[in-house]
Amino acid sequence: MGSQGIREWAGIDTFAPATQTKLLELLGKLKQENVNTLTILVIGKGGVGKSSIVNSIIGEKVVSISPFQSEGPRPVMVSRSRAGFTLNIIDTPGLIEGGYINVIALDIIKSFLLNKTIDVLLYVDRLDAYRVDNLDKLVSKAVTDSFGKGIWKKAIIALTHGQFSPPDELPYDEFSSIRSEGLLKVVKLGARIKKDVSQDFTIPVALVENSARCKKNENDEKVLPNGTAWIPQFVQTITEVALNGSESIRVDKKLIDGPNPNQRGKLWIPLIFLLQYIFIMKPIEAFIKRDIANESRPSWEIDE
Ligand SMILES: Nc1nc2c(ncn2[C@@H]2O[C@H](COP(=O)(O)OP(=O)(O)OP(=O)(O)O)[C@@H](O)[C@H]2O)c(=O)[nH]1
Repeated sequence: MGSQGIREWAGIDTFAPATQTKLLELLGKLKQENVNTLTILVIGKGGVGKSSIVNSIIGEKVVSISPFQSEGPRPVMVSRSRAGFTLNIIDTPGLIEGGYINVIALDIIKSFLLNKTIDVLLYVDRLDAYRVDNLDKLVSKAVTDSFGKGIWKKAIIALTHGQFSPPDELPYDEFSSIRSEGLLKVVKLGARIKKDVSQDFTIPVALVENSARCKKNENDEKVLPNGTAWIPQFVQTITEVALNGSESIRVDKKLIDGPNPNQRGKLWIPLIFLLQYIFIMKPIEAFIKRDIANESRPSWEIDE
Protein backbone atom coordinates (compact mmCIF):
# COMPACT_ATOMS: atom_id res chain seq x y z
CA MET A 1 0.00 0.00 0.00
CA GLY A 2 1.10 3.58 -0.69
CA SER A 3 0.38 6.70 1.33
CA GLN A 4 -2.91 6.88 3.31
CA GLY A 5 -3.94 3.35 2.34
CA ILE A 6 -3.93 4.19 -1.37
CA ARG A 7 -2.64 1.39 -3.57
CA GLU A 8 0.89 1.62 -4.88
CA TRP A 9 1.12 2.76 -8.50
CA ALA A 10 2.74 -0.52 -9.47
CA GLY A 11 1.62 -0.26 -13.11
CA ILE A 12 4.53 2.11 -13.77
CA ASP A 13 6.82 -0.93 -13.49
CA THR A 14 5.11 -2.51 -16.50
CA PHE A 15 6.22 0.37 -18.75
CA ALA A 16 9.47 0.26 -20.74
CA PRO A 17 12.44 1.32 -18.57
CA ALA A 18 12.94 4.53 -20.61
CA THR A 19 9.25 5.45 -20.07
CA GLN A 20 9.52 4.65 -16.35
CA THR A 21 12.55 6.93 -15.96
CA LYS A 22 10.76 9.84 -17.68
CA LEU A 23 7.57 9.34 -15.64
CA LEU A 24 9.45 9.25 -12.34
CA GLU A 25 11.30 12.42 -13.39
CA LEU A 26 7.97 14.16 -14.08
CA LEU A 27 6.53 13.02 -10.73
CA GLY A 28 9.71 14.39 -9.10
CA LYS A 29 9.14 17.73 -10.87
CA LEU A 30 5.56 17.90 -9.57
CA LYS A 31 6.69 17.11 -6.03
CA GLN A 32 9.40 19.75 -6.29
CA GLU A 33 6.64 22.27 -7.00
CA ASN A 34 4.74 20.97 -3.94
CA VAL A 35 2.16 19.16 -6.03
CA ASN A 36 1.75 15.87 -4.17
CA THR A 37 -1.70 14.97 -5.46
CA LEU A 38 -3.22 15.35 -8.88
CA THR A 39 -6.84 14.72 -9.75
CA ILE A 40 -7.66 14.24 -13.41
CA LEU A 41 -11.24 14.28 -14.70
CA VAL A 42 -11.81 12.32 -17.92
CA ILE A 43 -14.77 13.46 -20.01
CA GLY A 44 -16.09 12.95 -23.54
CA LYS A 45 -18.70 11.25 -25.70
CA GLY A 46 -19.36 7.52 -25.36
CA GLY A 47 -16.93 4.94 -26.74
CA VAL A 48 -14.11 7.39 -27.53
CA GLY A 49 -11.60 5.61 -25.25
CA LYS A 50 -12.00 7.33 -21.87
CA SER A 51 -11.73 4.15 -19.80
CA SER A 52 -8.90 2.87 -22.01
CA ILE A 53 -6.88 6.04 -21.28
CA VAL A 54 -7.31 5.48 -17.53
CA ASN A 55 -5.97 1.94 -17.90
CA SER A 56 -3.12 3.14 -20.14
CA ILE A 57 -1.89 5.72 -17.64
CA ILE A 58 -2.31 3.55 -14.57
CA GLY A 59 -0.65 0.65 -16.41
CA GLU A 60 -3.24 -1.85 -15.18
CA LYS A 61 -6.73 -2.84 -16.24
CA VAL A 62 -8.51 -0.90 -13.52
CA VAL A 63 -11.73 -0.01 -15.35
CA SER A 64 -13.65 -2.16 -17.78
CA ILE A 65 -13.59 -1.44 -21.47
CA SER A 66 -16.36 -2.22 -23.87
CA PRO A 67 -16.72 -1.75 -27.62
CA PHE A 68 -20.36 -0.83 -26.88
CA GLN A 69 -21.48 2.13 -24.83
CA SER A 70 -21.45 1.04 -21.20
CA GLU A 71 -24.73 0.61 -19.35
CA GLY A 72 -25.57 2.00 -15.92
CA PRO A 73 -23.39 5.09 -16.10
CA ARG A 74 -21.36 5.67 -12.95
CA PRO A 75 -18.17 7.65 -12.52
CA VAL A 76 -15.23 5.78 -10.97
CA MET A 77 -12.17 7.24 -9.28
CA VAL A 78 -8.95 5.24 -9.42
CA SER A 79 -6.16 6.30 -7.05
CA ARG A 80 -2.55 5.19 -7.06
CA SER A 81 0.44 6.49 -5.18
CA ARG A 82 4.14 6.37 -5.90
CA ALA A 83 7.09 7.90 -4.05
CA GLY A 84 4.77 10.11 -1.97
CA PHE A 85 2.78 11.30 -4.98
CA THR A 86 -0.90 10.39 -5.46
CA LEU A 87 -2.67 10.27 -8.80
CA ASN A 88 -6.48 10.22 -8.89
CA ILE A 89 -8.19 9.64 -12.23
CA ILE A 90 -11.95 9.94 -12.53
CA ASP A 91 -13.48 8.01 -15.42
CA THR A 92 -16.99 9.15 -16.38
CA PRO A 93 -19.79 7.79 -18.55
CA GLY A 94 -20.27 9.18 -22.08
CA LEU A 95 -22.09 12.49 -21.96
CA ILE A 96 -24.19 12.05 -25.09
CA GLU A 97 -27.33 9.95 -25.35
CA GLY A 98 -29.35 9.87 -28.58
CA GLY A 99 -27.82 13.09 -29.90
CA TYR A 100 -28.36 15.11 -26.73
CA ILE A 101 -26.53 15.73 -23.48
CA ASN A 102 -27.35 12.99 -21.01
CA VAL A 103 -28.52 15.27 -18.22
CA ILE A 104 -28.86 12.41 -15.72
CA ALA A 105 -25.27 11.27 -16.36
CA LEU A 106 -24.08 14.88 -16.00
CA ASP A 107 -25.90 15.28 -12.67
CA ILE A 108 -24.43 11.99 -11.40
CA ILE A 109 -20.94 13.19 -12.41
CA LYS A 110 -21.45 16.55 -10.66
CA SER A 111 -22.62 14.89 -7.41
CA PHE A 112 -19.68 12.48 -7.59
CA LEU A 113 -17.28 15.41 -7.89
CA LEU A 114 -18.69 17.22 -4.83
CA ASN A 115 -15.84 18.38 -2.56
CA LYS A 116 -13.22 17.20 -5.04
CA THR A 117 -10.75 19.45 -6.84
CA ILE A 118 -10.15 19.03 -10.56
CA ASP A 119 -6.52 19.73 -11.38
CA VAL A 120 -6.63 18.60 -15.00
CA LEU A 121 -9.54 17.98 -17.39
CA LEU A 122 -8.96 15.40 -20.09
CA TYR A 123 -11.38 16.02 -22.92
CA VAL A 124 -11.27 12.80 -24.92
CA ASP A 125 -12.15 12.21 -28.57
CA ARG A 126 -10.82 10.07 -31.42
CA LEU A 127 -8.08 11.08 -33.83
CA ASP A 128 -9.54 9.01 -36.67
CA ALA A 129 -12.51 11.22 -37.47
CA TYR A 130 -12.83 13.39 -40.54
CA ARG A 131 -15.52 15.77 -39.52
CA VAL A 132 -15.91 17.74 -36.35
CA ASP A 133 -19.02 16.92 -34.57
CA ASN A 134 -21.62 19.33 -33.27
CA LEU A 135 -21.97 16.95 -30.34
CA ASP A 136 -18.52 18.12 -29.17
CA LYS A 137 -19.93 21.62 -28.96
CA LEU A 138 -22.75 20.28 -26.77
CA VAL A 139 -20.31 18.43 -24.50
CA SER A 140 -17.96 21.41 -24.13
CA LYS A 141 -20.92 23.70 -23.45
CA ALA A 142 -22.21 21.29 -20.78
CA VAL A 143 -18.74 21.21 -19.17
CA THR A 144 -18.54 25.04 -19.24
CA ASP A 145 -22.04 25.46 -17.80
CA SER A 146 -21.29 22.96 -15.02
CA PHE A 147 -17.80 23.98 -13.92
CA GLY A 148 -17.23 27.47 -15.34
CA LYS A 149 -15.03 28.69 -18.18
CA GLY A 150 -11.93 28.49 -15.97
CA ILE A 151 -11.88 24.72 -16.34
CA TRP A 152 -10.58 25.10 -19.91
CA LYS A 153 -7.35 26.60 -18.57
CA LYS A 154 -6.84 23.20 -16.96
CA ALA A 155 -7.81 21.18 -20.02
CA ILE A 156 -6.05 18.85 -22.44
CA ILE A 157 -7.67 17.42 -25.55
CA ALA A 158 -6.65 13.76 -25.75
CA LEU A 159 -7.12 12.08 -29.12
CA THR A 160 -7.22 8.28 -29.00
CA HIS A 161 -6.57 5.81 -31.85
CA GLY A 162 -3.30 7.68 -32.34
CA GLN A 163 -1.85 4.89 -34.47
CA PHE A 164 -4.30 5.71 -37.23
CA SER A 165 -2.95 6.01 -40.80
CA PRO A 166 -4.35 9.05 -42.59
CA PRO A 167 -5.92 8.54 -46.02
CA ASP A 168 -4.55 9.80 -49.34
CA GLU A 169 -0.97 9.70 -48.12
CA LEU A 170 -1.59 12.79 -46.04
CA PRO A 171 1.38 13.10 -43.67
CA TYR A 172 0.50 11.96 -40.13
CA ASP A 173 1.48 15.24 -38.44
CA GLU A 174 -0.51 17.26 -40.97
CA PHE A 175 -3.61 15.11 -40.47
CA SER A 176 -3.38 15.26 -36.69
CA SER A 177 -2.94 19.02 -36.67
CA ILE A 178 -5.95 19.53 -39.02
CA ARG A 179 -8.05 17.23 -36.82
CA SER A 180 -6.86 18.98 -33.62
CA GLU A 181 -7.51 22.48 -35.02
CA GLY A 182 -11.02 21.52 -36.16
CA LEU A 183 -11.91 20.02 -32.81
CA LEU A 184 -10.36 22.91 -30.88
CA LYS A 185 -12.50 25.37 -32.83
CA VAL A 186 -15.72 23.55 -31.93
CA VAL A 187 -14.69 23.08 -28.31
CA LYS A 188 -13.84 26.79 -27.99
CA LEU A 189 -17.26 27.65 -29.44
CA GLY A 190 -18.99 25.42 -26.90
CA ALA A 191 -16.81 26.83 -24.14
CA ARG A 192 -17.79 30.36 -25.31
CA ILE A 193 -14.18 31.52 -25.49
CA LYS A 194 -14.37 34.98 -27.05
CA LYS A 195 -12.92 35.49 -30.53
CA ASP A 196 -10.55 38.24 -29.38
CA VAL A 197 -8.85 36.00 -26.81
CA SER A 198 -9.27 32.79 -28.79
CA GLN A 199 -5.84 33.13 -30.45
CA ASP A 200 -4.06 33.38 -27.08
CA PHE A 201 -6.18 30.69 -25.51
CA THR A 202 -4.56 27.38 -26.23
CA ILE A 203 -5.71 23.97 -25.12
CA PRO A 204 -2.88 21.44 -25.56
CA VAL A 205 -3.64 18.37 -27.64
CA ALA A 206 -2.17 14.97 -26.76
CA LEU A 207 -2.19 11.93 -29.02
CA VAL A 208 -2.82 8.56 -27.39
CA GLU A 209 -2.79 4.96 -28.59
CA ASN A 210 -4.48 2.62 -26.14
CA SER A 211 -4.28 -0.53 -28.21
CA ALA A 212 -2.10 -3.35 -26.88
CA ARG A 213 -0.83 -3.63 -30.46
CA CYS A 214 0.70 -0.13 -30.31
CA LYS A 215 4.07 -0.06 -32.16
CA LYS A 216 7.21 0.18 -30.03
CA ASN A 217 10.61 1.78 -30.60
CA GLU A 218 14.03 0.22 -30.04
CA ASN A 219 13.73 1.07 -26.31
CA ASP A 220 10.47 -0.87 -26.15
CA GLU A 221 8.47 2.35 -25.65
CA LYS A 222 4.99 2.64 -27.22
CA VAL A 223 5.25 5.05 -30.15
CA LEU A 224 2.96 6.94 -32.51
CA PRO A 225 3.52 6.81 -36.30
CA ASN A 226 5.64 10.00 -35.98
CA GLY A 227 8.00 8.20 -33.61
CA THR A 228 6.87 10.01 -30.43
CA ALA A 229 6.83 7.87 -27.28
CA TRP A 230 3.30 8.90 -26.34
CA ILE A 231 3.08 7.96 -22.62
CA PRO A 232 5.90 10.24 -21.37
CA GLN A 233 4.79 12.97 -23.81
CA PHE A 234 1.24 12.73 -22.45
CA VAL A 235 2.34 12.79 -18.80
CA GLN A 236 4.58 15.76 -19.61
CA THR A 237 1.56 17.67 -21.01
CA ILE A 238 -0.42 16.75 -17.86
CA THR A 239 2.48 18.05 -15.72
CA GLU A 240 2.66 21.32 -17.69
CA VAL A 241 -1.08 21.94 -17.32
CA ALA A 242 -0.94 21.08 -13.60
CA LEU A 243 1.84 23.63 -13.14
CA ASN A 244 0.52 26.34 -15.52
CA GLY A 245 -0.46 28.67 -12.68
CA SER A 246 -4.22 28.63 -13.39
CA GLU A 247 -6.39 27.67 -10.48
CA SER A 248 -7.72 24.14 -10.09
CA ILE A 249 -11.50 23.81 -9.93
CA ARG A 250 -12.91 23.09 -6.50
CA VAL A 251 -16.35 21.51 -6.89
CA ASP A 252 -18.48 22.74 -4.00
CA LYS A 253 -22.21 22.74 -3.35
CA LYS A 254 -22.53 26.29 -4.68
CA LEU A 255 -21.00 25.25 -8.00
CA ILE A 256 -23.36 22.28 -8.30
CA ASP A 257 -26.62 23.76 -7.00
CA GLY A 258 -26.02 27.39 -7.81
CA PRO A 259 -26.72 29.15 -11.08
CA ASN A 260 -24.57 28.63 -14.12
CA PRO A 261 -21.11 29.67 -12.81
CA ASN A 262 -20.58 31.85 -15.86
CA GLN A 263 -23.67 33.89 -15.11
CA ARG A 264 -23.11 34.57 -11.45
CA GLY A 265 -22.29 38.24 -12.12
CA LYS A 266 -25.81 38.64 -13.48
CA LEU A 267 -27.21 38.20 -9.95
CA TRP A 268 -25.92 41.71 -9.14
CA ILE A 269 -28.04 43.33 -11.84
CA PRO A 270 -31.26 43.85 -9.72
CA LEU A 271 -29.15 45.21 -6.84
CA ILE A 272 -27.39 47.66 -9.17
CA PHE A 273 -30.81 48.86 -10.43
CA LEU A 274 -32.02 49.34 -6.84
CA LEU A 275 -28.91 51.34 -5.88
CA GLN A 276 -29.27 53.44 -9.05
CA TYR A 277 -32.90 54.13 -8.10
CA ILE A 278 -32.04 55.13 -4.51
CA PHE A 279 -28.93 57.17 -5.18
CA ILE A 280 -29.55 58.65 -8.63
CA MET A 281 -33.24 58.58 -9.61
CA LYS A 282 -34.65 59.52 -6.20
CA PRO A 283 -32.41 62.59 -5.69
CA ILE A 284 -33.15 63.76 -9.27
CA GLU A 285 -36.88 63.34 -8.65
CA ALA A 286 -36.65 65.31 -5.39
CA PHE A 287 -34.62 68.03 -7.10
CA ILE A 288 -37.20 68.41 -9.88
CA LYS A 289 -40.07 68.57 -7.34
CA ARG A 290 -38.22 71.21 -5.32
CA ASP A 291 -37.50 73.18 -8.46
CA ILE A 292 -41.14 73.14 -9.53
CA ALA A 293 -42.30 74.23 -6.07
CA ASN A 294 -39.87 77.17 -6.03
CA GLU A 295 -40.53 78.25 -9.57
CA SER A 296 -41.97 81.76 -9.82
CA ARG A 297 -45.13 81.47 -11.89
CA PRO A 298 -45.72 83.92 -14.77
CA SER A 299 -48.34 86.59 -14.05
CA TRP A 300 -50.74 85.29 -16.73
CA GLU A 301 -50.83 81.93 -14.94
CA ILE A 302 -51.76 83.37 -11.54
CA ASP A 303 -55.49 83.23 -10.87
CA GLU A 304 -57.19 86.50 -10.33
N1 LIG B 1 -7.28 0.81 -31.60
C1 LIG B 1 -7.68 1.50 -30.55
N2 LIG B 1 -8.83 1.18 -29.91
C2 LIG B 1 -9.20 1.91 -28.84
C3 LIG B 1 -8.42 3.00 -28.36
N3 LIG B 1 -9.05 3.53 -27.28
C4 LIG B 1 -10.16 2.79 -27.08
N4 LIG B 1 -10.27 1.82 -28.01
C5 LIG B 1 -11.37 0.85 -28.16
O1 LIG B 1 -12.59 1.59 -28.26
C6 LIG B 1 -13.65 0.94 -27.56
C7 LIG B 1 -14.25 1.88 -26.51
O2 LIG B 1 -13.26 2.16 -25.54
P1 LIG B 1 -13.61 2.63 -24.05
O3 LIG B 1 -12.33 2.92 -23.39
O4 LIG B 1 -14.54 1.69 -23.39
O5 LIG B 1 -14.39 3.99 -24.37
P2 LIG B 1 -15.20 4.94 -23.35
O6 LIG B 1 -15.10 6.30 -23.90
O7 LIG B 1 -14.74 4.73 -21.95
O8 LIG B 1 -16.65 4.36 -23.52
P3 LIG B 1 -17.97 4.61 -22.57
O9 LIG B 1 -17.58 4.23 -21.19
O10 LIG B 1 -18.99 3.72 -23.17
O11 LIG B 1 -18.32 6.04 -22.71
C8 LIG B 1 -13.02 -0.33 -26.95
O12 LIG B 1 -13.29 -1.39 -27.83
C9 LIG B 1 -11.54 -0.01 -26.91
O13 LIG B 1 -10.74 -1.18 -27.01
C10 LIG B 1 -7.20 3.33 -29.06
O14 LIG B 1 -6.47 4.28 -28.72
N5 LIG B 1 -6.90 2.55 -30.13
